[in-house]
Amino acid sequence: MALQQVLVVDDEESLRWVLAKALGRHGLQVDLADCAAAALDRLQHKTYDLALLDIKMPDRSGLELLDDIRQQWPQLPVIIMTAESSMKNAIEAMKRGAYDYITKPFDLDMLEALLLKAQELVRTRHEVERLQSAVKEQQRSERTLIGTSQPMQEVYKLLGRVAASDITVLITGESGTGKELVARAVHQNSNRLGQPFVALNCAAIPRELLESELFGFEKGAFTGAAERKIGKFEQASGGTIFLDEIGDMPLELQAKLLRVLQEREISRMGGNRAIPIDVRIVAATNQDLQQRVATREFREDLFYRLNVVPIQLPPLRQRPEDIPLLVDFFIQRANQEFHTHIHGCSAAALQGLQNFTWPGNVRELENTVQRACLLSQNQVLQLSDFPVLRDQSDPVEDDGLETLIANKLRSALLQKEIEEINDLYTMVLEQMERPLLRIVLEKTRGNQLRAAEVLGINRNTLRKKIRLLGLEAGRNDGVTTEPT
Ligand SMILES: Nc1ncnc2c1ncn2[C@@H]1O[C@H](COP(=O)(O)OP(=O)(O)OP(=O)(O)O)[C@@H](O)[C@H]1O
Repeated sequence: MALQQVLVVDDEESLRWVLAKALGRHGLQVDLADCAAAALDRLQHKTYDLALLDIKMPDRSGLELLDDIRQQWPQLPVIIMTAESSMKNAIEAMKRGAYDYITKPFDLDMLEALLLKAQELVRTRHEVERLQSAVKEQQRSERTLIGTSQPMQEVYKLLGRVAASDITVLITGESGTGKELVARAVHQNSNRLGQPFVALNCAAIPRELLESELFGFEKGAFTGAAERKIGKFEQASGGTIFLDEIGDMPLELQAKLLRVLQEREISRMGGNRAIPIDVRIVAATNQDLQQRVATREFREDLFYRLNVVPIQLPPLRQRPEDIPLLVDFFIQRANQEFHTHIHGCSAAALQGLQNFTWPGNVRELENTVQRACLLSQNQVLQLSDFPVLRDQSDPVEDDGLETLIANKLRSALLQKEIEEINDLYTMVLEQMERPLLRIVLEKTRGNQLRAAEVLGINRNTLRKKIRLLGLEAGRNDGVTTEPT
């Protein structure tokens, strides 16, 4: 980014005119102020790359104004213009943090040389900022996506196809499935890498603050707006903005976001200027947005604008084959972060982890493994190091039957909305009873006497149940009943 916006502050009209002309010839945009108060007003409403200040002004001295600028806009380079006779002022200005000074009357060559220097400074500063954010981004990006299962490979393929373009992406998936990681991967594989990646969780910020977080505000936009604030969209300039939990965005703001997507410009709250933005939008949600559209909680037009390319992240329970890799990765990371010395995970523990349904998905697995690494007395993690698995299998002797049933039940129920479920207790018992009787009858080759013994129920009760559940012989379910 180059030097573009310059503020000239001088009470002498002829000098302002000369400077405006000279700077304008260098392609710079120049705003003029004739006193310190007017200068402060301009500074509050616009971002400048350079300010030229006269020292003698009617309301306050340029040195006082310089102090204010250093405090409020410490990044803004200031060049002081002072009469040749007053070197003392020039020294004082440099002490107070002016970038340079120029003595009046000055010729335009001198001014030009100074501008070139300032140009260089602004370029270097922008470069430093860009590199700093690239380094931070790189550090965060070490959080790579792990997983080689088929569903994850589909995700990678899609990611590869869309990353390079500026297409808007909507990432969906349950909480903890890695939506933010995927959003970062979209950014890192785009030509916006090295530019900012700015994330905002729409559900974590109170509704009344969300608008100002996104769009920023001008000083005085509302009570308490003591300073101008730059919003996330402007912070993400040139890069990517990640809007997490987009389904929680209030309807009024959805309308504003739609306008941003259409017009590619924003305006700060309390401001009347449209600011063009060059930002890629990646959104994510763990809600069913189409359902929210149906109930009019989410705008349909915004949904279609965001959903240009949907990426659906599979829950962890649908890709248990990724669990060994993830566990290994989280163990290595824990060893690095906490200086633990865990060598791996026992086969039984790994099996337990793969059987579990992980309602909190990869995040829950990550926390579970991390905790096990920190607390375990073993070098190889055992089933007992994972209380979440133990809790499920404790009541039944170690055959894991209850774990198995609980896991199946959990995954079946997690896929349903709670409103869809009625009479759960009876339903679950009935659904378990039929396969249970069928299996026992199969194993006893249809011998009801033996089956009743195995089940620990009365033979007549079993017979009644067989009838009620339609398990009689001839129903083509492999069950035969002995003649009575
Ligand atoms: N495939 C993966 N490989 C490695 N780590 C992962 C993977 N998926 C998720 N994680 C880790 O799990 C945690 C949660 O991931 P992330 O925040 O991206 O999930 P999310 O879907 O955005 O969650 P939420 O909806 O709750 O915001 C992070 O610490 C992340 O590093």
